[in-house]
Amino acid sequence: MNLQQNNEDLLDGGRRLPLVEDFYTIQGEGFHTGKPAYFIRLGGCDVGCRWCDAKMTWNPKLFPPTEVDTIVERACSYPAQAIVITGGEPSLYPLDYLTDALAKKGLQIFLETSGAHELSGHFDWICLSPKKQQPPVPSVFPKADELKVIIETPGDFAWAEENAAKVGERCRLYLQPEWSRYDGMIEAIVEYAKGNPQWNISVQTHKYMRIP
Ligand SMILES: C[S@@+](CC[C@H](N)C(=O)[O-])C[C@H]1O[C@@H](n2cnc3c(N)ncnc32)[C@H](O)[C@@H]1O
Ligand SMILES: Nc1nc2[nH]cc(C(=O)O)c2c(=O)[nH]1
Ligand code: SF4
Ligand SMILES: [Mg+2]
Repeated sequence: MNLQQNNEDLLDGGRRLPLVEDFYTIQGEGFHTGKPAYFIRLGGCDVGCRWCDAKMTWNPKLFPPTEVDTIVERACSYPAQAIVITGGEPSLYPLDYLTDALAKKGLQIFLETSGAHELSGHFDWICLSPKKQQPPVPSVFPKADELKVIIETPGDFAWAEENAAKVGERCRLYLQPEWSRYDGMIEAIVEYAKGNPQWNISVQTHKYMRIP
């Protein structure tokens, strides 16, 4: 049984989800940088980025299914107007129940995804961060509001362009330095954006602010 099938049986069609953590913070990356947002981080990822800063999320068995109604109720006890669903890889799960419940509360719903699996659910903003070892499924590209490509080596600029050619015309384009390679890569990233101004730069500002 694959990971996705296993999830659908265990999780009652998305009424329960494997929750790693939920917390109120400031969106640190990409288009919505600086916006207060409540984060819902789901466990489980089968993409396996070497430099992933959320490796503790990878094994979904460590995160028992949590009632989505409880998660939504907790989110509503904060003044947040925006919710970021992240992980782990949220596209592993049926997200309609969660996003319907959040939308009923009038909250804006943002998604962080590698696009490795077909998406379910309804989102006000989708940030697609494609990964070479498991590229996005084709159906995700036209849904992306924001393409955020992690730059670890000079070869990643070509990967960024490959993905930019697949997203819609209005999709915002971001280059984001891999955190541990920041010093080595930031100069090249700045020069690349200056020469190719369709690209903007995203840095992980929450790590400078020392907030989650
Ligand atoms: C932890 S991932 C979870 C969502 C989804 N699995 C994904 O990769 O988009 C959230 C965001 O952090 C980025 N990210 C993870 N580790 C990073 C690192 N070391 N440096 C820069 N960005 C990183 C990912 O590319 C993604 O955009
Ligand atoms: N503050 C903050 N902003 C973020 N933007 C995307 C994040 C993620 O892990 O998905 C993240 C995160 O972990 N913290
Ligand atoms: S896809 Fe996202 S959560 Fe999964 S390993 Fe890569 S950065 Fe980490
Ligand atoms: Mg993060």
